[in-house]
Order: sequence, then structure tokens, then C-alpha cells
Amino acid sequence: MSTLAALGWGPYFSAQLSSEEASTLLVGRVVADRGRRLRVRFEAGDRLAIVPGHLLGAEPVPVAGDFVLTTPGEPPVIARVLERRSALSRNAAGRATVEQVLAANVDVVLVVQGLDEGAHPRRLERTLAAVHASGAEPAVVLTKADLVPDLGEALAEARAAAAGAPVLVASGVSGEGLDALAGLVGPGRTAVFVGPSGAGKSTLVNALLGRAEQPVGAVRARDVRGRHTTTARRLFELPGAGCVIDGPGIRELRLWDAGGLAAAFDDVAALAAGCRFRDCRHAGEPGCAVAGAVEAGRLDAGRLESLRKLEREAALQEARRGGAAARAEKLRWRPIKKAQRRMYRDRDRG
Ligand SMILES: Nc1nc2c(ncn2[C@@H]2O[C@H](COP(=O)(O)OP(=O)(O)OP(=O)(O)O)[C@@H](O)[C@H]2O)c(=O)[nH]1
Ligand SMILES: [Zn+2]
Repeated sequence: MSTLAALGWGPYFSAQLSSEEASTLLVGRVVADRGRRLRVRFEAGDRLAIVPGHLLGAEPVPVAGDFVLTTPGEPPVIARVLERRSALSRNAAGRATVEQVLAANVDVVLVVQGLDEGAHPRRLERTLAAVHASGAEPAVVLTKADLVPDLGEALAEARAAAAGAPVLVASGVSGEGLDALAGLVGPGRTAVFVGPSGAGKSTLVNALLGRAEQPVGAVRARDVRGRHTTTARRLFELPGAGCVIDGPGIRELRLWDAGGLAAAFDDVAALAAGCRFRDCRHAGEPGCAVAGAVEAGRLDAGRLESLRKLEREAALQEARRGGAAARAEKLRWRPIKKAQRRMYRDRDRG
């Protein structure tokens, strides 16, 4: 059985409850999300809760990590999703203008990279930019350390890509780095694992849990089908630490906006302060401190190119979203225009 405190409940959330809600509704945290049925953990245990029709199209759609209020009956019905402290989101797969929240109320995002594949600094940069935009702290976890005899180069590459975010070395097989990892999660905090398939995320979760990962509590027969959906994300409570969210839906984060770029590339921003022109684009202008740093070997040219690419991507996303917002606005005005036309017509007739 869990306490709400172990699940990450605190004053930020309790302050959102009216006294009526506090006396009539139950508080729980979504530990697995799959469509209309949510597995919610209450102090008394896990139950499957229903998302009522009127909340289906509404924002926010409850996801793993959300704190929810439900009716006390069976099945519990979601009454309200509490305001999030943070949300990890990405562009919904294949759609340029739809934001998809992957996990809610996350404190730290653990960006996992298997050392058998090297550090992949460009991929780390892209993911870290998305993490910075989420409001959660980033950390890089280089795992499968048992497979590589010499970490030096990968570690240096990852540190350069991480721009000050902590870089941990770990192994789900040898157990190296697990204590430091649990320390990053910490009691009352929530971490989410992000990384490509096969990076070793689930192995780390199992090692942290000290057991093979399993859904807690009985699963009803009619729910079995849902367990095989590829978008199910699950929240686990670590013994003595906080919570971690793992799932196949969170592999690559596509950039949603430019909000995280400055933080993810704060070293470039610091260099740019030394450029002769304030609006220097670091594209061949005289007195460019960024180009100077690349020439002197203090800044990796690949890293600068990576920033450029991400800036272009973010600008494109934002432009597309501008188009989507304009379309939505048009639809919003349509009924009003119709009513106006009717009004004028009636007036002209009268
Ligand atoms: N030697 C070694 N192998 C590992 C380690 N971690 C994971 N592996 C292996 O790498 C493969 C992938 O590990 P998973 O933990 O399933 O990777 P994942 O990131 O959860 O993958 P998805 O669930 O597909 O996103 C498995 O064959 C693991 O046994 C490690 O620390 N050391
Ligand atoms: Zn410059």
C-alpha cells in the first residue's frame, strides 16, 4: 500500500482542492494510461478508473503521473485532473501541430543512452532541448557501462552535449551507478526514463526496483487487451526513493518549441555574449566569438550545427502551429458570424 506522500503528493496539489472536493472525492495518481481506462493508485490500492465522456475531448487528457480526483464508487470516475507542476510533451507522432503529453508532474527526466552505441551527442542535445522546455530537470544516464572498458571519450562527449546537466554512468547488469540514480530521483520526486529502444531503460527500472517489472495489483480479465498497447506508460514506486515512469511510448522526443534551446545550449549563449555584433548569427560575421571558439577547438562544430538545426526545426513548428491556431480561430468565429448575418438580415427586413 502507498501513501500519497510516497506518490509525490504535496502542498502544490492539496492547495487545489476545495473543502467540498476534499470531503467527497478520492485523490489518486495515474500509474498507467491507456485510453479511457486509467489505472489509478489510491492510498487503499490500485483501481481502474473511467474517464467520463465530457472529459475525453477536454484538456488536459489525464496521463501517467497526473493526480486526479475521482468519485468514491466502483468503478471510480475521474472528476477532475489537478493542475500539473510540469509536463513532458512532444509532437504527436507524424503530426506537426498536436502536442502530446507523455508524462505529468515529472521532476527529473533521465535521458538514457546505451554505451554499446557510444554517447550519441547529437541525439542527446535534441532530447535535452525538449526536456529543458518541459519544466523538469534533465540528467543523462550512460548505461551498459559493463560493456565498455574505456569510458573516457563517451563521457567527455556526453558532458559537452549535456551543458551542465548531470551525467551518470550506470549499468543495469553490474549495478554500478544505481545508488546515484536513486539519489537523483529522491523521495517524493518523480523521474521519467527517455531514450531509444534497447538503450536499457527497462533494465534500469528493474534493477532499481530489485524485481522484474510487473503491474501492481490484480488485472481484470476485460482489461487484458489493453496491456499490449504500445502507448501504455507506467509509474513505479522505488523502495526508499521516489517514482519512475517507464514505457515504450517515450523513446524520442521531437522538439515542440524553441523554449528549451537557450538552456540546452547555454555555453553557446555565453560565448555569443562576446560577439562584436549583438545580433550576430555566427555565420561568418567579423568578430564572432562563437566562430572563434570553434576555431580554437573550444566548441564542437557539430554542436553549433546541432543548435542551428534545432532552431530551424523549432521555427518551422511554431510557424505551422500559427497556421493551426488561425484555423481554430476561424472555426471559433463561424457561429458568431452566422448569428451576425442573421441579425442584419432580420434588421434589414424589419
Ligand atoms: N550488458 C548489459 N546489457 C544491458 C544493460 N541494460 C540493458 N541491457 C540489454 O539491452 C537490451 C535492451 O534492454 P532494455 O532494458 O529492454 O531496453 P529499453 O530501453 O527498455 O528498450 P525498450 O523497452 O524497447 O524501449 C536487453 O537485451 C538488455 O539485456 C546493461 O547495463 N548491461
Ligand atoms: Zn557570433
